Amino acid sequence: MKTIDDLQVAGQRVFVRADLNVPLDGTTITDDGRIRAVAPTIAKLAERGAKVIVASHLGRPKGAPDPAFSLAPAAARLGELLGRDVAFATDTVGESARSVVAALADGQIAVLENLRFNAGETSKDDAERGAFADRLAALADLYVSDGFGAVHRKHASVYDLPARLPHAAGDLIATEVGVLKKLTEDVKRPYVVALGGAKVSDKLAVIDQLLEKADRILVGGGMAYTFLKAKGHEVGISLLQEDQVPACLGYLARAEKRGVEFVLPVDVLVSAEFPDLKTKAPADFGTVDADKIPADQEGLDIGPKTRELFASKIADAETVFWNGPMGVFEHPDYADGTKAVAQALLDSAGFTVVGGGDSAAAVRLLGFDENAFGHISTGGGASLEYLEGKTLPGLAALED
Ligand SMILES: Nc1ncnc2c1ncn2[C@@H]1O[C@H](COP(=O)(O)OP(=O)(O)O)[C@@H](O)[C@H]1O
Ligand SMILES: O=C(OP(=O)(O)O)[C@H](O)COP(=O)(O)O
Repeated sequence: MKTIDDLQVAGQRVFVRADLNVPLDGTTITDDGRIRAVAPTIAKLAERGAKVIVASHLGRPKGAPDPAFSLAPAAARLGELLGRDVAFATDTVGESARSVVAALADGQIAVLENLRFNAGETSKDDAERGAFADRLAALADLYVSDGFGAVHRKHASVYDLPARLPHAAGDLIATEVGVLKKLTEDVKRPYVVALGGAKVSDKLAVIDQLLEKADRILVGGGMAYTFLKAKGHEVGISLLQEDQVPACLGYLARAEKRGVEFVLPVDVLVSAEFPDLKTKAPADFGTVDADKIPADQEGLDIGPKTRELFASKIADAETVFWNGPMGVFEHPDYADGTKAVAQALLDSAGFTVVGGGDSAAAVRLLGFDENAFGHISTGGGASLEYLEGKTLPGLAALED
């Protein structure tokens, strides 16, 4: 894989595919970790005289403009972090993008509007994705991939665009891959993987391969309920991936056969209502055993017994990889599970990796020192798929 040091960038229009998918409260960025992670690459390219065009997705808009998912706040924050003007195009490949890019002088920076405002970005149809990649390619001379959090996506800006332009990996990708590579090649055991979060359908599938690699798998957060359902328990209105129930049963059976410890919550915090994340008004919740979730309630965090159980399973680990908050940590009443797992990582003497936009944000927002962890990865799904041993489309596209 080439790095940006292999590119002659002075005077060139350099397209940087970043992952600026940051958590927002309205237009306020609640954690800017992903912007800080890619800022050095952007600064380096600008210092070397490139005309830097930064592009990213934010959230999951439906292939059309949606102001709630605008990248304008991220562009403004990037400008603050770099201490310089950053232009913003109000579209991705249209009139605004063309004129903003045309106006860039050497060393200047522009951010394009959300890539996913265009259906071609995420299309499963090669021709539709390719047509969008052609329009992106017309804006630039060179391509730098530094959106590690999205390299597992076969999307136009991640997979198709590097085939159309001379390309290289940015510094963030180089660092991320360097750390994760060590985890696949020389993992110290016991190796514990803790999973949670809300992207249940995406991430359940990684368990298949992790069963071949990890010694213990702990599952909390929104991921847990499909397993609890598979064990025959009522999960009420909790997050559930019904079509994955048979697969989960298979994972549990294979774990037993292989001697992999598979640890599910034994108690959960439940409520009839999803909490108000804006006002953070006190929630009306109860604690129940994991096999006694009332039919009209949903599980929103792991309970106290599970916090202790998970911590005990992490305590003697030599390697821990954690992706996905254990509960709806954005509300203080449902943050204790995530706090307990973060603390357990800090208390273990092993090498600890936290991966994922929300997991990394949770660690910082809950007051932990991010430097106390072995590595904080900007990608959750991306790092999990890398650890699975999968070929990631956005990394494969950078090979020559
Ligand atoms: N039991 C739960 N029910 C609903 N959402 C949950 C639950 N537990 C965690 N979450 C949510 O999961 C989200 C993060 O999930 P995800 O995007 O998969 O993590 P990451 O970005 O770290 O990969 C958080 O917004 C959190 O509120
Ligand atoms: O937030 C992200 O991934 P993550 O939640 O797995 O860390 C990336 O920005 C990818 O976003 P996507 O899962 O909507 O493709």
